[in-house]
Amino acid sequence: MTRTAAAPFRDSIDDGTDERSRLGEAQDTPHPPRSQSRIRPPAPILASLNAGNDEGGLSSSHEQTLTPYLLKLSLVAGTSGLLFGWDTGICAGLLVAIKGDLGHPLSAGEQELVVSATTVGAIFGSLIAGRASDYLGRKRIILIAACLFLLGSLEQTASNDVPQLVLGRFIVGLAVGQAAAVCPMYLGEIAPSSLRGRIVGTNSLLVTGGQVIAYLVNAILFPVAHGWRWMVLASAVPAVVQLVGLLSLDESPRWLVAKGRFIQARRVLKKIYPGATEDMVENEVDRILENLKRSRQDGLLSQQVAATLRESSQDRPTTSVRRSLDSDVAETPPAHSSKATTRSKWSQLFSDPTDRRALIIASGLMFFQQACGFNSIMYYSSRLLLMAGPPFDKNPNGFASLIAITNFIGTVIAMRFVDSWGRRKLMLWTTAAMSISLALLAGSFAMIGDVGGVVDTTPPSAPSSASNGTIFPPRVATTGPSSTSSTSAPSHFWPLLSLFLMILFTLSYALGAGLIPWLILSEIFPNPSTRSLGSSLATCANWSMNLVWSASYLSFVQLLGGPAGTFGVFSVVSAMSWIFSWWGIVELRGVELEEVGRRMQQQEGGSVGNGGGSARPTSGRFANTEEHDEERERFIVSGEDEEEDEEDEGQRDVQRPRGSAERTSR
Ligand SMILES: O[C@H]1[C@H](O)[C@@H](O)[C@H](O)[C@@H](O)[C@H]1O
Repeated sequence: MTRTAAAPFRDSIDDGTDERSRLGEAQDTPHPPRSQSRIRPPAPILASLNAGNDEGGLSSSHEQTLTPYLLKLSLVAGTSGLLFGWDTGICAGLLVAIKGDLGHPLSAGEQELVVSATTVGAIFGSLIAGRASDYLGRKRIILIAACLFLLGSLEQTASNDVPQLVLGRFIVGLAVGQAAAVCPMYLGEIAPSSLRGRIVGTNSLLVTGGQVIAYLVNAILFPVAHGWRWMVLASAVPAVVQLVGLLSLDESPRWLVAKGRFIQARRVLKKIYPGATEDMVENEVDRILENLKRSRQDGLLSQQVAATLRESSQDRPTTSVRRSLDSDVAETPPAHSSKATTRSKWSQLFSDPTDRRALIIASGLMFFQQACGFNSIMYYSSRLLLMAGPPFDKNPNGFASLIAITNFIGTVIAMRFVDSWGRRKLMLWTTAAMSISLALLAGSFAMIGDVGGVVDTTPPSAPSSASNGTIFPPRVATTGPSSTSSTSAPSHFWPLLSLFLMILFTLSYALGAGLIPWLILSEIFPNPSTRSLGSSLATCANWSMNLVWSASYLSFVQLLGGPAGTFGVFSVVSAMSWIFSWWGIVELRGVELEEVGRRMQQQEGGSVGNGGGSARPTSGRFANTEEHDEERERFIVSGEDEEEDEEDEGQRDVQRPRGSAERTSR
């Protein structure tokens, strides 16, 4: 019987064992030195392997540059990020531009409804996206999100009353939530590990770019009669562009492997790594499978992966492969498979220590990304500058757009450093800078004096009051130390310092907290089966916290008697975020997704050796190595490509991992 790379599925709960098993060596063979314990790639590749990352996969063993193909995938998928930024950024301008077009000027409550409809939609969208992307694939969810962006845009443009507008905003929110949960995950799954920061960062770059465009569109269209309809209609353009681009978007190879679509997976991997040999691509598929298989050994996940494979092969239940797979998943009752799968995932995510830790870190970072109050500054920057008074009273929107532009530029810089400095270092330095700049901002606003004691909820009427929601009266005189009399010309020093500090805060945020949580979300979940659910829940934490501030920021300002107090609170929250990041962030720069579990366990100081899920000692039906090998063979021979098995019938590689098969035989 041929032994097709059976060894990688051996239990490996101590350091290095899986490398040894990658060579197909017997478990009782003395452990070879680490440098010998892996497949020998060709010499040039070996050089880069030895020079760099020690994880041994295609990504780490292959010199990788950002090819036009990778750029295309990043841009097409990242257009969802652009739409996310555009649609959240447009809201501020929308509210002040609508005036009486929907029958009457919007009340404060209606404005809040319009703002929160998107956020509530995003919460639902992110929750749906996780599970749906496992079943339908990452690409289809991005496609559905693009359709929803388009639909939401048209619905808003055509709306004649508040409920219709709220419905349009809700539809857009569904799309934003789906895109936010799935795009970073998709980009993380296609990215070679050494480029992951930059590739996932493209999404954040386009989010912030979308916000800049939205601010510009707001400013340009504000004077135009019914310009708000053009504002929302304009976002249909990138949605249509993305729909066209999606025709050429390839699915995530990791998802394809999980579905048993090996032929397609190989094809995509070959495009991602154009210089890789056939064997290297085979080995990569092998590694992805190995990780899936390891998840499977953790018990509950086994049913999930098996159920996923069974579903993907139901269309063509013809071959011996199918029968083999069926017998493999007989333990999962068909009638309850879907529910059982969902339960399994939840249970896995919360009970497996590594998964649980990943969830806490990803959700915590997402929570703090919003809790630090950045979006309050982003959405209300015009208002805040108006409150600061001269020289901003003439054109607060112009100055406020500096915030969006700084956010964008900061993200560009962060993308440059995130793969070389690493996530942890960048996050810790920038979060400290956020906390300090916010504390100084609190002081600066306190010096400006009593500017925001009154929160006026009158609908805005002047172009200068563009923001989403309540307006504050502009400061015409100060009672702070910079002024001696309430009628004297107010000093420009403190307002200008406040703007400078707001920009400094924004830059610090964009260099770390704006980008890194999304990046960590894409890479930290070690088990492929729970990655999408974890991603969904963490994104939901982001939008939930976003909702809390967007619904209560103005009341909060009122409660604390002006913005100074709120910045003080944000400074403390940022300090807490620093502590959380220091505790939680595992440095995953250059680490392949298949090795994330092991890296997290290393960091915890626990037993090491499981690249995928937890490092539990294997027991029960998978304890026996021979059984592993057979399990793996069944898994491997199920590798039909549903869409292409006829066309590729002749060349189907039933003993899938060719390179591995050559290496080992029994
Ligand atoms: O990462 C993004 C980005 O920082 C945006 O500027 C912000 O508005 C979003 O809330 C955040 O998730």
